[in-house]
Amino acid sequence: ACSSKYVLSALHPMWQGPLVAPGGNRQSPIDIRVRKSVFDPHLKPLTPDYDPGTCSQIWNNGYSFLVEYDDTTDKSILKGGPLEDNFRLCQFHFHWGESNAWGSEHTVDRRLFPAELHMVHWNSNKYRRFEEAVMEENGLAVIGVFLKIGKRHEGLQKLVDALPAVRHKDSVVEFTRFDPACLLPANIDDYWTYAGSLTTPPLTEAVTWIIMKQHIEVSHDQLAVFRSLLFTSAEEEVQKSMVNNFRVQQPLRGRTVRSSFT
Ligand SMILES: CC#CCNS(=O)(=O)c1cc(S(N)(=O)=O)ccc1C(=O)O
Ligand SMILES: [Zn+2]
Repeated sequence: ACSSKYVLSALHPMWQGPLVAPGGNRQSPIDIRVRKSVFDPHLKPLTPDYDPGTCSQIWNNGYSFLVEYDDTTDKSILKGGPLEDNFRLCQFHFHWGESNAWGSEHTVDRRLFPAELHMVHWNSNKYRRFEEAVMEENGLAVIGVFLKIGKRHEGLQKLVDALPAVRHKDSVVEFTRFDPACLLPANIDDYWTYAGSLTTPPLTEAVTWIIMKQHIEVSHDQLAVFRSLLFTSAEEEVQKSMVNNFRVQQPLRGRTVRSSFT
């Protein structure tokens, strides 16, 4: 798994503040200005190929909950799109607000969504393990999918039902046979892509971001369960609801956002 070894203490909600990597000129998240994005006809369709058998656990790391995948083989991989290499799925997680009015990290022409899914992959052609890739320029590829409030997401419910077991920071529960492909929108051919960074410490500028144009829908009640999670561990006297775990938007610094569609 990719991040289970990190107790990123800097992940306290304070990191939403002015934390910018020193000299960072490709930081994430950003606002995607649709009319400023450049259609790139050479962008290929994205070809994710995930094996639900590699799903291993859910972990509350004190800032989100991570669904972690065994990334010791190339069983769950992402290829195509803007990617030249093979990228291995290591985890997915979400960012959300305390209200449905905000919660996403990226925005589209300043439009906020109630939540955003991130599927984190690392370059297994160039690096031997996640820890190496996370420090390298083309080390990671993260798929971003916006969530909107609407009909209940049947595939998500299995995950929602497991969340009470990881209510507190540092809690882990076994979680198997979850197919992350069920969280992708019907159309994955239309996306924006740009060079960015992790949105949590260490904020390394290692990420090729692939943001889906089409959102997925989840019910109000499903998202309410995300908000029942806690930033704090069981021992702490004051419990803090896990909400608003998104980073503030970062300057584009002259970067181009490419689109796979016109
Ligand atoms: C060293 C190191 C590291 C980062 N790990 S991560 O890439 O899984 C990750 C990525 C992101 S994001 N929002 O940049 O995709 C958020 C959170 C995490 C995490 O560990 O919890
Ligand atoms: Zn994220």
